[in-house]
Parts: sequence; C-alpha cells; structure tokens
Amino acid sequence: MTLTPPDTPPAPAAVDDGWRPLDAHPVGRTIAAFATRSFVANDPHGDRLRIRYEARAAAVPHATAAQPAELRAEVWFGPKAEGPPGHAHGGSVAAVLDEAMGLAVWLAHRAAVAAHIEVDFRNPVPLGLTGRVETTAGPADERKSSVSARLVGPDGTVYGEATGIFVLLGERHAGRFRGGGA
Ligand SMILES: CCCCCCCC(=O)SCCNC(=O)CCNC(=O)[C@H](O)C(C)(C)COP(=O)(O)OP(=O)(O)OC[C@H]1O[C@@H](n2cnc3c(N)ncnc32)[C@H](O)[C@@H]1OP(=O)(O)O
Repeated sequence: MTLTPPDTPPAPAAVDDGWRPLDAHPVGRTIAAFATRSFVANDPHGDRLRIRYEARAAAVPHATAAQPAELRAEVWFGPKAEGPPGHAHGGSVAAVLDEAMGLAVWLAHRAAVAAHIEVDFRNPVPLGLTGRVETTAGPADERKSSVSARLVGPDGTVYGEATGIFVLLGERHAGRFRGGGA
C-alpha cells in the first residue's frame, strides 16, 4: 500500500547511465588506490579540493563493465584553493584537469604520465563551486595517448578545457616512477 496522495506525480524512474565509483570497477580499484595518495585527491574531507571519480564502459573496443574506459569526476573547490580573491587558483584547476586526464588514459589504456598539457581558463572558478570534470581519452599508439578534459559547472558554464599527451609507461621507464618520498 502506498501513502502517496493520488495527485502526486510518480517520481521519475532512476536511469542507470552506467557510471559507478571508480573503485567499484576491478581495473579502477588500483587506479583509485593511487589517487587516494595524490596531490589532488589525497584530502577528501579537506578545505582545498575534494574530488570523486567515476567510470563506465565506453564505446571503445576493449571496454567492458569490468574494464571501463571512460572517466569523469565531481570536484569541489574549497577556500584553500584560492588564487584571485574569491576564486580558484589556476594551478588547482590545471592540477584537477591534469590528474583526470592521466586517470582517463590509465583507465582506457594503461599507466601513463603527462608529457605535455595545455589548459585554457575560460571562466574564473568561484570558491565553493562543485563542478564536473569530463574526459575523453584518445586512441593510443605503443608509446602515448592524446586526451582531453573540461571542467563544467552545474549550469553548463565551461570553466576550463585541457588537452594532453600522456606517455604510456613501459619497460624503458622501469623504476622511474616508484612510490616513496620522505
Ligand atoms: C594517481 C594519480 C596519477 C595522476 C598523474 C597525473 C599526471 C601527471 O601529472 S604525471 C606527473 C608529471 N609528469 C612527469 O613527471 C613526466 C616527466 N617526464 C618524463 O619522465 C619523460 O619526459 C616522459 C616519460 C614523459 C617521456 O619520456 P620517454 O619515455 O623517453 O618518451 P619519448 O620516447 O621521448 O617519447 C614517447 C612519445 O611521446 C612523445 N612525447 C614525449 N614528450 C612529449 C612532449 N613534451 N610533447 C609532445 N609529445 C611528447 C614523443 O614524441 C614520442 O612520440 P612517438 O612515439 O610518436 O615518437
């Protein structure tokens, strides 16, 4: 029996668009574990940046629900991300876009590091904004992948756009990007 008054329209059915938390995917779990230590994502309850990644299978040949290939993020710019008064530092915007592009390439192909990125700051990001980062990992050859990302506000405002070349890590990089640090 329902207690919903008869003139109340039914709630719209939830649409499953395939997005899941990054660590809900087998391949995403490893990547998410790295992200918990990163400059961008290591303080999920802090006052600087809070970011939550999601992934889903995309229309690329090797992508499956278990091995998704599309990444997006929800990000909040807190008071400690300040650059110009009341607004986010460009470095924080660039760092968010850089990390999202890196994770997108990692997810779509394999572990990679940024060799080259370009960022366009389209609109100042007000502190307190919760925005969406959308990424598109391009095709890869044996050594690198192109990728792009953008930061969009809830009203559709585009705050930043970035493109990058990410070099896929292989034998020749063995030992170069080990964890550690004092
Ligand atoms: C969990 C969170 C992780 C998220 C990470 C977020 C992303 C990051 O910020 S990573 C950190 C910042 N990046 C770095 O520290 C990398 C520092 N740079 C390096 O170590 C090296 O320069 C590295 C590994 C990028 C490339 O070196 P190497 O493997 O010798 O590459 P190399 O063989 O010269 O080039 C490979 C291909 O990439 C291309 N390439 C290399 N550098 C560039 C560049 N700057 N611009 C454009 N293309 C480039 C080359 O032209 C080559 O292409 P092709 O195969 O067609 O000839």
